[in-house]
Amino acid sequence: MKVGIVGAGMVGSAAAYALGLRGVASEVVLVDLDSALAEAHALDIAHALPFASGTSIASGDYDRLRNAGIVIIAAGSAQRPGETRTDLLGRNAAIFRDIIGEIMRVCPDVILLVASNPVDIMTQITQVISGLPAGRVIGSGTILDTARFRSLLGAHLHVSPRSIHAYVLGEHGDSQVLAWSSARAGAVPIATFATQVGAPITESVRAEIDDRTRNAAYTIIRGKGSTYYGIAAGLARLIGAIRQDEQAVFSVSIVTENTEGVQDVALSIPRIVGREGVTADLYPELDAQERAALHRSASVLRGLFESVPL
Ligand SMILES: NC(=O)C1=CN([C@@H]2O[C@H](COP(=O)(O)OP(=O)(O)OC[C@H]3O[C@@H](n4cnc5c(N)ncnc54)[C@H](O)[C@@H]3O)[C@@H](O)[C@H]2O)C=CC1
Ligand SMILES: CC(=O)C(=O)O
Repeated sequence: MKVGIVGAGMVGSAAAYALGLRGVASEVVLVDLDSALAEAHALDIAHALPFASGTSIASGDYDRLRNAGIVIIAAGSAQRPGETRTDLLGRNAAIFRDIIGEIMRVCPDVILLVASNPVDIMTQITQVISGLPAGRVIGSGTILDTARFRSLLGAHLHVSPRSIHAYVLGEHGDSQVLAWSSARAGAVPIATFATQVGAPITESVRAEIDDRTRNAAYTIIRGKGSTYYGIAAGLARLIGAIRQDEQAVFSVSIVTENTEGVQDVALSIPRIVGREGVTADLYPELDAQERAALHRSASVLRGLFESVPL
């Protein structure tokens, strides 16, 4: 499958590299306003591919995206230290109309994977402008936050994060909701598992894991300017699931009819992903506090979406 990437900065180029290492695309095409940057990344990554897979990589204009099955959108501004994701909304919304128009011109049946922040609002904007069904416009949403949550739980419990089934819901941003009450390690509720392995989840452990999940991006941006390896690996994993029609579960963001009483808002809950994009939504069991927090998160996102002139 041919995969296009619009925006060949840190996220776009790292995603191309991850796709090449995993070998989940037959061809990757990078498109960027800065064509010299896209060309340089394509050349550099091309030199890694003989060590990894049969994927080929190129750069070019939008016409080079023709027949792509999936296009990642990672174009636009990233947070500077001290900025929130929602501070990017005005800047990134302004460039999306042109980008989406160009993509739809050459690949009208594509699946779009949106990574640019604030990713939930950018996903909803993309769905409206493209006119594609909601299940084919997928925001990376909280896949990264879910990975961070699992990684921290795994470290505390001394168990592989891959054996942890725990999700972050709602906004990929400050109002996200860590779904503690439905978290499991293996088939065992997380609190029971923690007691069994002698690593109880006390209030302070829980507060620390929440804080380090919610604020991970700020910590990384303070240290090195931007985050990209985590989301790149997540995007490559999602594309693998689409390509193989895995029907695998990811906490991705699509426009959702009703979330805790809030209508038509893009946010993350666990969803089934395969060849046609998102085909089903799953609703984890939540306690009253988590449901209220998800309602708040959905309301924040709905309010932000309504502030964008479309
Ligand atoms: N969803 C997630 O979990 C994550 C999302 N991000 C977001 O991804 C986005 C990209 O971040 P970085 O790659 O670090 O930024 P970057 O600044 O390195 O790259 C952005 C690229 O977009 C290009 N661009 C800007 N306007 C364009 C247009 N109209 N058409 C084509 N290309 C255009 C720029 O030339 C630049 O190369 C940001 O919005 C960032 O916040 C970053 C990390 C994780
Ligand atoms: C930048 C960003 O959205 C993240 O690393 O979560």
